[in-house]
Parts: sequence; structure tokens; C-alpha cells
Amino acid sequence: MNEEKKLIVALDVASNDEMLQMLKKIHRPGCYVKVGMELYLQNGADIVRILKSEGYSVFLDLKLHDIPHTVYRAMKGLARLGADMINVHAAGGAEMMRAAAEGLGEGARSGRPICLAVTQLTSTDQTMLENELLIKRPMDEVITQYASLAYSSGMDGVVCSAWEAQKIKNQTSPEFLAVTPGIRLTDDDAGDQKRVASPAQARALGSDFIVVGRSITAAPDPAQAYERVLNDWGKQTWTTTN
Ligand SMILES: O=c1ccn([C@@H]2O[C@H](COP(=O)(O)O)[C@@H](O)[C@H]2O)c(=O)[nH]1
Repeated sequence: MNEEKKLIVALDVASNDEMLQMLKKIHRPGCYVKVGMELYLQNGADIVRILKSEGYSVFLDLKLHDIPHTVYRAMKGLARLGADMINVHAAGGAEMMRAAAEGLGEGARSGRPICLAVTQLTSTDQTMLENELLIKRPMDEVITQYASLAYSSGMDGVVCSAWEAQKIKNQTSPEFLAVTPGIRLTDDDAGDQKRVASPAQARALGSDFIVVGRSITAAPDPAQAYERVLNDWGKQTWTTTN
């Protein structure tokens, strides 16, 4: 797969028009984009159809988390939209993830989309994990447990931070995908993200795909920012011993 197809741009905008304007500014026809809750819930399924008909690859990031029967039925319907990647929350448990995979397989017209499970959001840090969620375990232990559960439940990979990617692969399989948001170019504000890495770090740490939103979309020149992310991702000068 070409390196550009491993950079997923998070289109966190409210409307179809804003999305089209942003794509014009980024100016990378056919790149990989992510549709999240903001865009999908306000504009509906047509958003995915439009992007697909224009040749974009689409990660539909709705993070389903409900009882297994509901997730099965929702996934069966979503599979028909033709997204390339879709996700659920691993916290929904093994039965829910199996139901998601089954629904996707039954609904897909041609080839099941990549199905991922979110381990712990990249906006969560150890303090929040312990004090708010009452999970009194080290973050990487919690994440590898969720990832192992996702692996044995038929998921194709997980959403995690770059910092957990290698440990997850060691415990599951090198082919089990690590899709990592929380990516920032040096000097960019982390904002609400806690477990952050640069594109070069993510590459060295074993990420298969990086998800990048504001470092591109909030930049004065999104096309130039996209180039910078892609160059950094391709650079590989950063090593885990830095
Ligand atoms: O753990 C997660 C899961 C999903 N996301 C999503 O990725 C992008 C990141 O946007 P930035 O602007 O680059 O921070 C956003 O759409 C999130 O919903 C995540 O950040 N962490």
C-alpha cells in the first residue's frame, strides 16, 4: 500500500460544504479520510457515499458501543455504505465485537471493511483511567488486554496511541493493525490529546495508519501541513532509543 494511504485525515467539520471546502484546501484527490460523529450525525450516510464516489478511502469512525444485537444490526446497515474502515469500542466486550464482525460480514456488498476496536481513547491518561474510570491498572496493560480481546473476537486491529502499537503486535500478531490518532507535528498544540506522538515517532513505534486532524485541518495551509505530515511519516529518522 502506498504511504499516502496510511495517512488518514480526520474531517472534523459540521457540514457537507465545509467538508468539500476542506478537501479542496488539502488538495489530495483520493486520499484516506475519516468521517466522525460530527459530520455523520449532522449529514447522514450520504457523506460516505459522496466521498466514495469521489474516489476517497473512508474510515467511518462512529465507535459503536451497545448491546451485541443492536451493534450487529447497526453494522449490517453501515456495511452497505461502502466505507473501507469502521470501528466499535472494545469496552463493549467480546460478544459485542463478534456481533459487529458478523453484521459487517453479512451487510458488506463486496469484501468486509476493516473493523477496528478502540482500546482507550488517546485523550485518556493514567490519572483519568484510575480516578475517573476506576481502572486501577497501568495504561499499557489495560490496552493490551482490550487489544487481545479484540484480536480473539475477530477484529482486524485496534485504535490506540502509537506508544502501545508494538506491545499490542507482540501480544497478538504483526498483522493486527494499529491505527493511531493523537498525532501532532512538532510545535503543534496537543489540545485535548494526552498520548501524543509525531508521525515519525508513530512510524518507528509500529503504527500501521496514523489519523491526523487539527495538525492538518487547523493549519493556515492544510495542503502544506499534509505534506509535512507525510514527509515526517516517511522520514524514519526517529528511533525508539531517542
Ligand atoms: O482514541 C481516539 C480515537 C479517535 N480519535 C479521533 O481522531 C481524530 C484526532 O483528531 P486530532 O485533531 O488530530 O486530535 C478525532 O477525529 C478523534 O475523534 C482520537 O483522537 N482518539
